[in-house]
Amino acid sequence: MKRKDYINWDAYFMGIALLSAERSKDPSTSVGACIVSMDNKILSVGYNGMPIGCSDDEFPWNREGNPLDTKYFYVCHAELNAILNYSGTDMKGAKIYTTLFPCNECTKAIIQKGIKEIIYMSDKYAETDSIKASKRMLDAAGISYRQYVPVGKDITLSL
Ligand SMILES: O=c1ccn([C@H]2C[C@H](O)[C@@H](COP(=O)(O)O)O2)c(=O)[nH]1
Ligand SMILES: [Zn+2]
Repeated sequence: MKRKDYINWDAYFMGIALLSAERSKDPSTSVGACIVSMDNKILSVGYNGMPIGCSDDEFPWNREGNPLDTKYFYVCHAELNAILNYSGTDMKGAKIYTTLFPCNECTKAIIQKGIKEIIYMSDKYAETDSIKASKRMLDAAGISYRQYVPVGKDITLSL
């Protein structure tokens, strides 16, 4: 008889997004994303990090101060990295699992690539203009978004 406590697709892909976030060097918000085809095949993953050639030991991780000395001008967002990491040609109709609701810039890229559904975990910046703009664009473009519903299963990885 088959195992009964296997995880569902949402838990599987959000789990991969969460594991990807563990690669992030951001000390305050690590983000992971996983892009999945219509038939539940993983197309790409990403996390927030400095662009290639921009050392994450040398570029700043600060949130405040002179804007040029904060991370915001430099860090490449998880969702954008997942899109850029994809080596295939077509992600039309795909879903993206992300640990943080995508900002307006990631949302533009998500829309332009033909992704049709966003499954997010945290929406901690819901009150910001960036996220309000994201939702406005997503609603206009007919892209659905829903918050991930935890299945209540703790998985410990001994790595
Ligand atoms: O769509 C998004 C929005 C943000 N991020 C990343 C960018 C930063 O590294 C953090 C946010 O840092 P805070 O200290 O919470 O402002 O999240 C992302 O990957 N995707
Ligand atoms: Zn973003």
